[in-house]
Amino acid sequence: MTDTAIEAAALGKRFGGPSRRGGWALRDCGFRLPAGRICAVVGPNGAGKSTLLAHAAGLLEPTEGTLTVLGSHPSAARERIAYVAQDKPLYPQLTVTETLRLGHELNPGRWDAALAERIVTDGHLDPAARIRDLSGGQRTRVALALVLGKRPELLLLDEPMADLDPLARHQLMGTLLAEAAEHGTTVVMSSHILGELAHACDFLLLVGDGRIRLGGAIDDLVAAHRLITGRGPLTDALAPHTVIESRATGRGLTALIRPAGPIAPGWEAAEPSLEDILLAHLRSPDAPALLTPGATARSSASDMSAAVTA
Ligand SMILES: Nc1ncnc2c1ncn2[C@@H]1O[C@H](COP(=O)(O)OP(=O)(O)OP(=O)(O)O)[C@@H](O)[C@H]1O
Repeated sequence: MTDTAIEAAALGKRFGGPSRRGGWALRDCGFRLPAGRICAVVGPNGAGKSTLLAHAAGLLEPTEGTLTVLGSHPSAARERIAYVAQDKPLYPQLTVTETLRLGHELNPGRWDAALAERIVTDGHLDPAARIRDLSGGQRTRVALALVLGKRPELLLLDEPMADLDPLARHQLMGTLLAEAAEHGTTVVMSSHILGELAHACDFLLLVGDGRIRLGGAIDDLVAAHRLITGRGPLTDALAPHTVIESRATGRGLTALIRPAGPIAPGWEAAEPSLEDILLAHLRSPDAPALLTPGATARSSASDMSAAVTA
């Protein structure tokens, strides 16, 4: 069993057709996601989050570089991976019961029928209802029942909670996290709901313009930043540090920095929240990337392609 859920080296994906990045949806992405983490994939619209998840699910092949999942090429790990795409494709003509039966048939030996049925029952879904007659949020519940019932080692969820009402979101997130904790499942979920991620996730990948801008355990990323506030001369306060964003506020100036030495006297330094860090990076797309040592790929693209083809 590998201690790495996903590892990418120099990963690039180019789609045909005109685009603002010369057709590159992802470019030069390198990172490592340790197994057992709950990882948030965050970034602006069009950043490359879905493309990254689809590579991990084995649905897209890289144009350059490599990506391994649970130590193998994603296609070799398919039985151990479950993936819910953003549009949550299901068979519209099947009923809820028939959909779960299909899940059972497709996953012999690992299907957790009790769990899948509980997720559907908790949403008060009529087992005889056809998928096409369900609401978007109800379909999401069935899709989550299917992937959790599979008991995957790696669960890839592309904006899983977007169309759920707040109560359903809270309840399903609770079920998801409890199952992941019990079975050591690695979960990767993209989301735009920053507040939700801070509670649920312990690892972060921030994708921007097709590149990994931040990667690491959330505790390590928080520890690498400081929110400083003060009124003194700007140059003294900010000089040695990497400044992600600085803004004038009622109290003088507030800046999110990556400290490179002591903070200047007279300036207050506080621990930023995950939301502070994400918003500052989203507002400052040119800030330098940061990958913590735990999130740095251990292998080069050539090592990984040799391992995958061996
Ligand atoms: N099948 C495709 N063919 C052509 N271009 C694509 C395709 N899929 C994605 N792209 C392009 O790749 C880039 C990244 O798209 P992707 O869907 O991965 O972004 P995202 O971060 O998931 O966005 P969102 O938050 O809006 O879901 C975009 O510029 C998009 O237009």
